[in-house]
Amino acid sequence: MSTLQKKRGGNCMLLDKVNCPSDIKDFSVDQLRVLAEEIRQFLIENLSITGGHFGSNLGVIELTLALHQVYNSPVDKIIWDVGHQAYVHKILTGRKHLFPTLRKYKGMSGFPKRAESEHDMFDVGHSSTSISAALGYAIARDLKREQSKVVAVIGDGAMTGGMAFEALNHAGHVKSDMVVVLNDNEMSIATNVGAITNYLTKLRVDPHYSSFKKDLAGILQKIGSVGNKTEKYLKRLRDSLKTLLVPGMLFEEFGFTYMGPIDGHDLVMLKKYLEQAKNTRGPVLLHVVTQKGKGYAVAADAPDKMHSVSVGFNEKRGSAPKLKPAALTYTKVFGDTLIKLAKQNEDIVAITPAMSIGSGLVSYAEQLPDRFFDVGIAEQHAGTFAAALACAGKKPVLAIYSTFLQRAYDQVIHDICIQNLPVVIAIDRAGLVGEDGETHQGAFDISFLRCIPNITIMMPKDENELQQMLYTATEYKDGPIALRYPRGTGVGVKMDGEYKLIPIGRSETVREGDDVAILALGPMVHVAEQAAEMLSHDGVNARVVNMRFAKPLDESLLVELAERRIPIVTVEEAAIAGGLGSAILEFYAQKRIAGVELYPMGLPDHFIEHGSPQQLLDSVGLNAQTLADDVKSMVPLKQKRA
Ligand SMILES: Cc1ncc(C[n+]2csc(CCOP(=O)(O)OP(=O)(O)O)c2C)c(N)n1
Ligand SMILES: CC(=O)[C@@H](O)[C@H](O)COP(=O)(O)O
Ligand SMILES: [Mg+2]
Repeated sequence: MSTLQKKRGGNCMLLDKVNCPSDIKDFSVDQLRVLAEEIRQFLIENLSITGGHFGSNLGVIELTLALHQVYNSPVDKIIWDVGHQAYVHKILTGRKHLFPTLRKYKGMSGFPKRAESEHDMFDVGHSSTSISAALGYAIARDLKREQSKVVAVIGDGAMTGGMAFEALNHAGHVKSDMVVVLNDNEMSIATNVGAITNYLTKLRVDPHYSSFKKDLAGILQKIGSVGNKTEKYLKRLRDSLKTLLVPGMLFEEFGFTYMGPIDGHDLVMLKKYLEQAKNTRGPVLLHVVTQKGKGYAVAADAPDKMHSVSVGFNEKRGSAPKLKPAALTYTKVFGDTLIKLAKQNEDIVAITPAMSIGSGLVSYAEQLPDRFFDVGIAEQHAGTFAAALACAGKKPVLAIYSTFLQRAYDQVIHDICIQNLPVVIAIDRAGLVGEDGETHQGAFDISFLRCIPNITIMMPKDENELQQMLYTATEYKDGPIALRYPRGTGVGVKMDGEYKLIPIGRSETVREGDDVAILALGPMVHVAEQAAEMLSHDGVNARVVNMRFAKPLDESLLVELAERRIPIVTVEEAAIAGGLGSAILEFYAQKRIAGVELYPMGLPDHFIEHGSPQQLLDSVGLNAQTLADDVKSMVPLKQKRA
């Protein structure tokens, strides 16, 4: 029995009766309010067991209920931006029984997935796609002469992304019927930043805007209804008055009808305005104000910390129990090292596209605010901004998750690499991130960066090597340098007290052996060492090499291995296509070095779902046992040759 049921003396809950959107169609507002509280309790209880995105979901309960009452999903299309706030939508669309499996291996995704439900209209995980997706649906509907409605729900954080404005620009031009619900909770993951945010704040809090709006509505109406020869002039006057005084004018100028701001927890208002928006011709932007973490004091007071919660967070404690971590996280080592380096080198500037917390830059921002830039969810801008800082003699460190760097690909090529600028790209969450699943795995960065001229790519085997590589990167002046490191904790090694330069393109042999060479990148070095130990019990002497660099390669090592005919296994937590293994194969092919036995191990050619990182690594065979088995299967080949 749930806590809420217990509170109600075991009475049946409304939520028990809700299995699809039609189940709430006839609910009164009072019933919806009760249901909202039941859903709140459901989320708190379930997420304390599974973890997941928390504050945003608590904030959209009323909005989601109203959307599903007003719209007729799946005929009408409800499209979520980022999708981390779609849990309530999942509850209402037949998936509440799947919550114990949320973000678990083979369980329910934390994001909308078309394969999961007919109510999920667009797969998502990255920000600022919803308006483009909604417009695509709207135009397709028009072309097919269908009658459905389309609504995008986008947060104020996601609204800082350039793609959202590209889509507004297009939607306002083509004027297809669609509604954009702007869910403004004044938060991205951290506090939202930028001029758009300031503008939304003005719309929310400036009393002039609201009172002018009321007075003006009548005047503009009258002007609009005047006929004949003065009409043209008065219309112009009306438009300039509107420009000065009408709230949401920015969106109006984009060709949208602006409505709001309204209280996004008031079900009466929500239903009224959603109905109105739904029945208005052309694109409408409905500005809804919500509170992230609504109804759960700890999350409402610290929305940044409770954006997502870990397994074991608890209603009474409010957060997960603090277990003493086995080791420092790579992110923490990055952030702490960057502070030390920036204090020694005043050219260093840190940039984050809206991920200050996740990238470990909170303390840096507090200590060096003038040399810290949160640019909003704007990876493309972040890339070009970094390039220009480097042009002007600064040492930009662009801290970015592997998956979000995908957004800035052209900027990396066109603005950073062609100009060979000494930008440090600090790629966090490289490799499998786990529970966020396929949209967030850091699988592709080596493949998509390695083909770009001028760039250097390295990955440390542990947290100590990370600090040395970051030092090396900030000292490096010959061009762009990417430093990739994984999510989570390091291996718990002792940290050196002083910085040492890592020679560019040079590997490190961590275990000698001549039967086979395991060339590993990043923390896979430790997996390789474990495999080598297993192999030693079978009489196989495996050499283990910490490659350190995916580009440039340690060519002298590769030539030596080829000359001595030592079979090679490469192992990396990155897409096998285009990764380190591919690079080494290309090297041998280009140098016309034949006869090298090489078996590459990495992430296979499919998108990798959600689950714990270890489950996922096991599922793709990136563990010591599989590595040892694969290596063993190569040794007889060597013996045959001899
Ligand atoms: C392209 C991209 N960059 C960064 C992120 C990481 N991210 C996920 S949610 C989020 C904040 C979104 O804020 P908002 O849209 O206001 O939603 P809220 O969490 O406030 O409900 C960020 C930065 C992302 N998902 N996609
Ligand atoms: C939805 C989203 O993109 C972020 O909230 C992401 O889940 C954060 O991931 P980390 O927990 O790895 O910082
Ligand atoms: Mg927000």
